[in-house]
Amino acid sequence: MTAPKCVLVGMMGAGKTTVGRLVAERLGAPFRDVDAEIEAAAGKPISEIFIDEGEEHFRALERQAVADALDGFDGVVAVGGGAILSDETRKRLAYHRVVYLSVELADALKRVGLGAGRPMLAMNPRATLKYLLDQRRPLYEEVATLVVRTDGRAPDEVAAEVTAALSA
Ligand SMILES: Nc1ncnc2c1ncn2[C@@H]1O[C@H](COP(=O)(O)OP(=O)(O)O)[C@@H](O)[C@H]1O
Ligand SMILES: O=C(O)C1=C[C@@H](OP(=O)(O)O)[C@@H](O)[C@H](O)C1
Ligand SMILES: [Mg+2]
Repeated sequence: MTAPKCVLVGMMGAGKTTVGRLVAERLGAPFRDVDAEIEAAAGKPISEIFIDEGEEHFRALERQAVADALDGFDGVVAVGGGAILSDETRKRLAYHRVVYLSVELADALKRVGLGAGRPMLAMNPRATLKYLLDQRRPLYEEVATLVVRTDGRAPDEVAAEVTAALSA
């Protein structure tokens, strides 16, 4: 059965989109970013989906988009930071190789700045990111088959570690 080489999970700013693309390049495999697919299907950015239809609607689109991305695809998949909030998605991920890119508050904040394009951080990015990190950390750990720390490390270095672990 065809399955993704790996699925990247972790907080906003962990580098899932950036590192996922690099891992795919290193493996010579295709890459899918679930957020990009949701935006392409909706014909608008995620921030507009939040404004027009709300977070709950976005989460429903995300559940379906993750299921679609995992089905019959043999490349690298990056999901959005909140995808693991869904019980259904966590159950689905239990059948896959899941890499948790961990990041602590300081580096995540440096990377996302004021949260442009990330509606979850539209107000008070520092407090929100801290709250979400505390809330989600156990869920990332629950679905992970591998944890790779990203604090103070360049994307290429993180991608090299992920690729080496996948090939081991
Ligand atoms: N390891 C890293 N070190 C420094 N900056 C990074 C790192 N990984 C990603 N970035 C930068 O942080 C921002 C968010 O990265 P992104 O890949 O979109 O994260 P995610 O998809 O996990 O939210 C981007 O500007 C990216 O270039
Ligand atoms: O953590 C979240 O709830 C979200 C993370 C975003 O993806 P990234 O983690 O790739 O930034 C995106 O799916 C949306 O803005 C919501
Ligand atoms: Mg991303």
